[in-house]
Amino acid sequence: MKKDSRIYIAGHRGLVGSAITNHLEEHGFSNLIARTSSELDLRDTRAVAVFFEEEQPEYVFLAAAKVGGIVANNTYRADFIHDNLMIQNNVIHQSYVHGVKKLLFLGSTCIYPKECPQPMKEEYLLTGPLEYTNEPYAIAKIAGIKMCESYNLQYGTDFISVMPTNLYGPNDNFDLEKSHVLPALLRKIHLGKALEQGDWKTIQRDLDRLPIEGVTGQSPQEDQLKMLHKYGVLLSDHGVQVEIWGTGAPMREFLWSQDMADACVFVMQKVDFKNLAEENVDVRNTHLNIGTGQDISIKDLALLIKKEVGFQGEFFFREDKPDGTLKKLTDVSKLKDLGWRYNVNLENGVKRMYEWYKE
Ligand SMILES: NC(=O)C1=CN([C@@H]2O[C@H](COP(=O)(O)OP(=O)(O)OC[C@H]3O[C@@H](n4cnc5c(N)ncnc54)[C@H](OP(=O)(O)O)[C@@H]3O)[C@@H](O)[C@H]2O)C=CC1
Ligand SMILES: C[C@H]1O[C@H](OP(=O)(O)OP(=O)(O)OC[C@H]2O[C@@H](n3cnc4c(=O)[nH]c(N)nc43)[C@H](O)[C@@H]2O)[C@@H](O)[C@@H](O)C1=O
Repeated sequence: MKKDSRIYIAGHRGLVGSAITNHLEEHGFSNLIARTSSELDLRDTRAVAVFFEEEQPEYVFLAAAKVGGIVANNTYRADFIHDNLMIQNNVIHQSYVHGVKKLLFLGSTCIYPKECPQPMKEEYLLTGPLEYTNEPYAIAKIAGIKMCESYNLQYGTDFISVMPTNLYGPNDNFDLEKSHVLPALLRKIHLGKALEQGDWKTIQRDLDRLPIEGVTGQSPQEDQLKMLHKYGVLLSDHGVQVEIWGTGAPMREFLWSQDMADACVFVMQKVDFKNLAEENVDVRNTHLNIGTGQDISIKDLALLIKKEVGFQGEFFFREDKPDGTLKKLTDVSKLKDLGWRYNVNLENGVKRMYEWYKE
């Protein structure tokens, strides 16, 4: 990629897309192309074709998708498979039609089997049944990997798929029903601390970030307690309690979003399908895991966030909510062999994320 290459970041406002956009701008790439979903709905085949005709991007970061946590995946199953297949099919196909030099497709480590040997290597794809709660999303992502691979083999394109582990950082999704675990716990523990300090101003400011159903404004504190209760932040007679979904036993790996952006630009610049083939690299796996190679239990994650936020209260476990896959640690040796490793560890990342969140 040259500094004036025409680079399209699909999903530029999202957690990953915004981090990639910032990274490219900071490194002097001056010809970035972006559209919001209201300007260009990537599920609309005709509109995507017209966009590519007009903009003629040379490089594409496909970071637009329908994304959510375990409960969102399990609730909106049809939307997760439909929207993601439509978005991927349109962007990958039009990238081929319009001769895009290279496309980077973002999948997810949920593509691996529920009982996958750990750590999960790229070649373990399709070797066993998937975790049911996010199977529609995972099937869509696997289809995206196979689409890139098939276009590379039939049409000689250079479309690479990367499989990120769980990500977190600025511009994350903090909707407590639909988000992933880290932003959800950060927000709930932040609200728990404000509640134990009687800091209603902080609570109101925070709840304003999400539409507040049923809050009349007549008796704000009572309304706020109602809302907090709904979001799993409770005032009980032995202090404030914050809910953790599931048992707290599952292990998860977390990569800071700006590290993820660095990895995406690294792969886009350093790795291409053709040179992998020439180096006799096993090119059937046209995907690369991106992660830290370290994981933590959900319970220990909550304790780490509790310490950073300064919350004194307790946790309680909602075992009626799903645990999902118990462990999904990525094997990152392929990416390490190519010369990339992450920078920001979880403790540092949570600290930075909380500083960003509470400003
Ligand atoms: N977050 C995570 O933990 C992980 C994410 N990933 C993958 O990384 C990629 C980025 O995820 P993340 O940044 O977290 O997602 P976000 O939800 O933060 O951002 C998704 C982006 O996709 C755009 N988008 C969604 N639907 C459409 C549509 N129909 N038309 C156009 N744009 C659309 C949104 O645009 P707008 O803002 O304009 O509405 C938004 O900017 C995804 O492919 C995801 O599967 C993989 C593993 C983990
Ligand atoms: C990136 C990845 O993300 C998703 O998979 P997931 O990692 O299982 O999702 P999650 O982050 O929502 O949960 C991780 C664990 O955390 C527990 N948990 C506790 N308390 C809360 C909580 O308050 N919110 C949430 N969301 N989870 C909680 C929760 O019960 C589970 O055990 C899929 O999109 C998948 O397709 C995918 O790609």
